[in-house]
Amino acid sequence: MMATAIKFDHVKKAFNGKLVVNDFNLDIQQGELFVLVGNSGSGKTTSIKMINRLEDPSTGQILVNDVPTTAYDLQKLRWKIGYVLQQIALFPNMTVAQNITLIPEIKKEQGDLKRLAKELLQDVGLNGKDYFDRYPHELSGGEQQRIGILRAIASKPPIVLMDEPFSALDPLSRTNLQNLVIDLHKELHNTIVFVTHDMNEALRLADRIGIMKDGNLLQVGRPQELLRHPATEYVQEFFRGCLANDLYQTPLRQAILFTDPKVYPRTPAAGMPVLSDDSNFEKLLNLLSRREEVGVQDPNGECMGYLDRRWVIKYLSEINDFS
Ligand SMILES: Nc1ncnc2c1ncn2[C@@H]1O[C@H](COP(=O)(O)OP(=O)(O)OP(=O)(O)O)[C@@H](O)[C@H]1O
Repeated sequence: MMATAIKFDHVKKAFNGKLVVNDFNLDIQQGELFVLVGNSGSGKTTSIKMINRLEDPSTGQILVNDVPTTAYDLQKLRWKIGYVLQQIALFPNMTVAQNITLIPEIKKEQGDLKRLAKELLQDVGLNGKDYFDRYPHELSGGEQQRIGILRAIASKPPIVLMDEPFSALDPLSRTNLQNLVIDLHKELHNTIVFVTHDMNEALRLADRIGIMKDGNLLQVGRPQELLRHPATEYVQEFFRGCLANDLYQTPLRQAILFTDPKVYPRTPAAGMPVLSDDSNFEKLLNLLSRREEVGVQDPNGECMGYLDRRWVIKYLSEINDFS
């Protein structure tokens, strides 16, 4: 069995008598990329701030590696936990390299920190030499965000909290940085708790998703489970909301699921030719994965290419013809 990295145990949080997190129970596994999704004010930020003790629960407790957060020395706890915010606050008077190596330096980590900074910069597609000595104001928003992520992971903390880190960026930078998070997660096998209000982002990134509303955790599951079996109207509504952004750039498997009127009867895609059972679903996925236009993919269909609604319609028609 996998070890639990973070456990919320009957956590409640009230501000001025108002409950903003209500009996939150959740186990996040080691190495998991867990995404908390929900509308503004649903309590996501407050929930993750309780992990690194920027807030403390009113009642209940949070355990990190089976130890209550309150039992840790605060600094030691925070060293275990990288933190990335929407508005990355890079230190304006420090160079890119100094920003990246700040935490390893404070922790007096051994090793060649300059080299570490160069390697990390290469990892995120920024040529180390060009960027090394620049100051934050000489970077674009997307580049600053990259450096913020590097700063959070430079000392390889086993847990990283990311609070809407990309919501201020343009769609292309956002997609690039989402890919970066996926790649870094694969490489480092760390535990990531990622907060977003964007369900598409959640579906792209998550091993598992938790959906919050008004301080309650409504449903937790793997993306496919949530898409297939939304527990409440609200969860279903949330998915519909992201369909409205069109299926362009929607992962293949998700795009196909969205076209199933049994699950999403009132989506804009309803009325399209549909796959009605799982064997057809797999068949379609295989078919699509061999098409160049779709630019796919992982053979088990988990990590997918992206396709336009037109292609979904076209291929769904085709497969229905021979299914
Ligand atoms: N320090 C605070 N004092 C009083 N109320 C607070 C405080 N922090 C958060 N709240 C309230 O708690 C509720 C949940 O806020 P929180 O920031 O956790 O939500 P969120 O889901 O992260 O929303 P957003 O996406 O807008 O950041 C909100 O109603 C907010 O006004």
